[in-house]
Amino acid sequence: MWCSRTALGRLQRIAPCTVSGFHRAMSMLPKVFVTRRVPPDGLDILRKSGQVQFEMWDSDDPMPRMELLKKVKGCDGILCVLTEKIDAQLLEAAGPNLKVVSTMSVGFDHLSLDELKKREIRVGYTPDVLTDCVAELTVALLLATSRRLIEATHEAKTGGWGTWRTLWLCGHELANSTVGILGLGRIGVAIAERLKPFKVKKFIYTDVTPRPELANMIEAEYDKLAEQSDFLAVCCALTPETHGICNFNLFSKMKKNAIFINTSRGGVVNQEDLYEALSTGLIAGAGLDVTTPEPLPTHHPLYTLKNCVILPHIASASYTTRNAMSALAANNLLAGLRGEPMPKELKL
Ligand SMILES: O=C(O)C(=O)CO
Repeated sequence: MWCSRTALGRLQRIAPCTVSGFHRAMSMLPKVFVTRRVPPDGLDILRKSGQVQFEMWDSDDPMPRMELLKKVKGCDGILCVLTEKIDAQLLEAAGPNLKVVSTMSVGFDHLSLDELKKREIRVGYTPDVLTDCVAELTVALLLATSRRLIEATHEAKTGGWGTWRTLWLCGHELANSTVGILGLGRIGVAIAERLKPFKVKKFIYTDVTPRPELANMIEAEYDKLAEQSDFLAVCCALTPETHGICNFNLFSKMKKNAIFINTSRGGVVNQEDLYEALSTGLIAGAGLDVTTPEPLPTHHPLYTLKNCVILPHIASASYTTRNAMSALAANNLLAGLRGEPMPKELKL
């Protein structure tokens, strides 16, 4: 009943169109462009709404920027993912009809908020629905890094596994440790809740200001992270203020046994400084789900370090969560276009 493919083969044009009289009515509907193939739950919501006509870049890979700039022209709404830069150039290309940008992500560092605000374009994003999934992956990455799981499986597979040795592949345990959270929000709390049963002794955190309500949930103290943390998990958003804050200054104050974990954004870390800290033993290990750039080129020096575990930005990658994110992004978009409060709107 819908979906005609263009010559490019990657664009789906989607609008109900069985009855010819509908055609004209459909062309009156708000136009939406979806910048990437998104999970089915979100697509179903858009389709079934009957509220919009939409076209989608039907691929797992990003569309060429020039193509994107052409496609957004005249749109009322855009549903995007975190790799699309929504900046002045794109907003100019879209033109004055654009009312809503809905991103299928909790992070919004790819959006030029000033430019959106200036044009009174409303913004939806997808917090909460990914909290459990991201916290779960953060714990997995922390354990993989601290207990050296990637190194260990490599040794087992490649003949490095000799006799049982007393200090071979020893790592650092969570029991009796102090866990520091840099940027205490929903995700930081969810990570701490999951780590508590591992007998963590103390949770500490820093943020722009103390956040007693959240901190009370996990009995965390507002304290200096670098000096005290045995494990330091970065959970803050990437903003001009947090850009590069995990740098030599921080690493040089950390304990030699400390494990650094980042599942927020690569931009908060100065990667040259991290390399230095890891390769000279300033800290014991790092687990990164996010890097700059993404993908991190395969020749990057961080890959050469045994004490650095790098994942390809998969913290929210479960079927349930990605579908929930696409559904929330679709609902934000539709509510915004109706002029109603969005389920999750970013205050600009
Ligand atoms: O939603 C986000 O911002 C992500 O990074 C997805 O994991």
